[in-house]
Amino acid sequence: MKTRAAVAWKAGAPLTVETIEIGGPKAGEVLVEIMATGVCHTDAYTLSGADPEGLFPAILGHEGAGIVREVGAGVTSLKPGDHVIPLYTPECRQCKTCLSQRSNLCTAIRSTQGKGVMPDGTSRFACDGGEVFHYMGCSTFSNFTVLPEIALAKVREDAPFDKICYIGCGVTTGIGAVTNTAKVWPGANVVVFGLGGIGLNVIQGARMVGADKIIGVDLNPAKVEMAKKFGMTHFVNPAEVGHDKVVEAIVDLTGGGADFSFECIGLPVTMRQALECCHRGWGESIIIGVAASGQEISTRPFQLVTGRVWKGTAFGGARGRTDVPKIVDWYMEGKIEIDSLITHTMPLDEINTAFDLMHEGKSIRSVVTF
Ligand SMILES: NC(=O)c1ccc[n+]([C@@H]2O[C@H](COP(=O)([O-])OP(=O)(O)OC[C@H]3O[C@@H](n4cnc5c(N)ncnc54)[C@H](O)[C@@H]3O)[C@@H](O)[C@H]2O)c1
Ligand SMILES: [Zn+2]
Ligand SMILES: [Zn+2]
Repeated sequence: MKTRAAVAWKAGAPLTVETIEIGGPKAGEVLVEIMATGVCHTDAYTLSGADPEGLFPAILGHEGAGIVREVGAGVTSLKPGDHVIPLYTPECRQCKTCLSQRSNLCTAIRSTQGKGVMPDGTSRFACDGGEVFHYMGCSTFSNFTVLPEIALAKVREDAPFDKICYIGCGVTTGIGAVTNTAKVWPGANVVVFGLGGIGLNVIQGARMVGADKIIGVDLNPAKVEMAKKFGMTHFVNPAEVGHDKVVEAIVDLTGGGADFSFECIGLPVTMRQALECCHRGWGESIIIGVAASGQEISTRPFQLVTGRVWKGTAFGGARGRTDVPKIVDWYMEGKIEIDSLITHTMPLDEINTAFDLMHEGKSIRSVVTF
């Protein structure tokens, strides 16, 4: 069948909306009609050409929500009409990692996903007779897409697609880092470096679990108002206190150091500050930000010897099929907020505007609706 999709033909060029050819779902696969998709930094990173694993031409997008339209042979957990969120981190419940219950980094389809193809080694997309790659196993910038059954979370049907698509990456990454990776306890002091879309979700996750002080760190004072609305109690601007005094300022504010810190920027220098502002003996720092390819982090080993812990998290440590439906429930029950984070909504034809707004720092999240 044919569908409309925004195609990334080459690095650095705008996407173009094309009518493409999409193959039906093979065994274990599901055809999904995407109703809405967010545009995330990772899409922009790959499109820029800086991602060493980026493949072209490809259909980008990994933050979607939609409806199952057809299932392939052997699919048992989903049926046409089910509402779903695609998962770039699948959950097979059978691989060593899934069975360990210690990590969400399911390995079932990792190698083919990284090569831009389905688990059988082929793509379902073609345009002008040539093969087009899948992206992060999702390709939500297409009105119809094909995913493995294990890469779809079934969610409740009363949840609005143009809001819950954000749970497919940003919301879960931020909130999951708090609830799954750090397991922040009530009364903890939390520091959040970077008050963008990810940092704001860390903040509301920290508020949800009952954190005491929630300290935000950002160079842009325009971020303060929104961060306070989401639960930030204190703000540190490195440009005001001095970049070499950030750690000291936080140690003072927390009476000795943070119980938890979250780096949501992607810079080695702030990753180091985030570790070193943690409380001696137990403070844990969680890296969420993705640093540019080839960069390295450093600190004095004494920081770890004296009990600080350095960790990282992908997709908020969430096991997608199990945890994503719960986060949709939290949204529908009013425990977390999404609506005000979606600052722009546009049709597929205007998808390049979403990238412009992101680069200009004018959006928190843009959502494309089909
Ligand atoms: N680990 C994961 O699973 C995962 C998933 C999604 C995104 N990410 C990463 O999370 C990071 C944040 O994403 P986002 O969408 O929130 O980005 P964003 O650009 O919206 O926010 C970044 C914020 O950091 C601030 N900032 C920049 N440099 C700073 C500095 N030196 N000191 C203090 N503040 C500074 C900016 O003003 C901005 O408010 C990115 O690196 C992204 O790639 C990780
Ligand atoms: Zn993302
Ligand atoms: Zn698995």
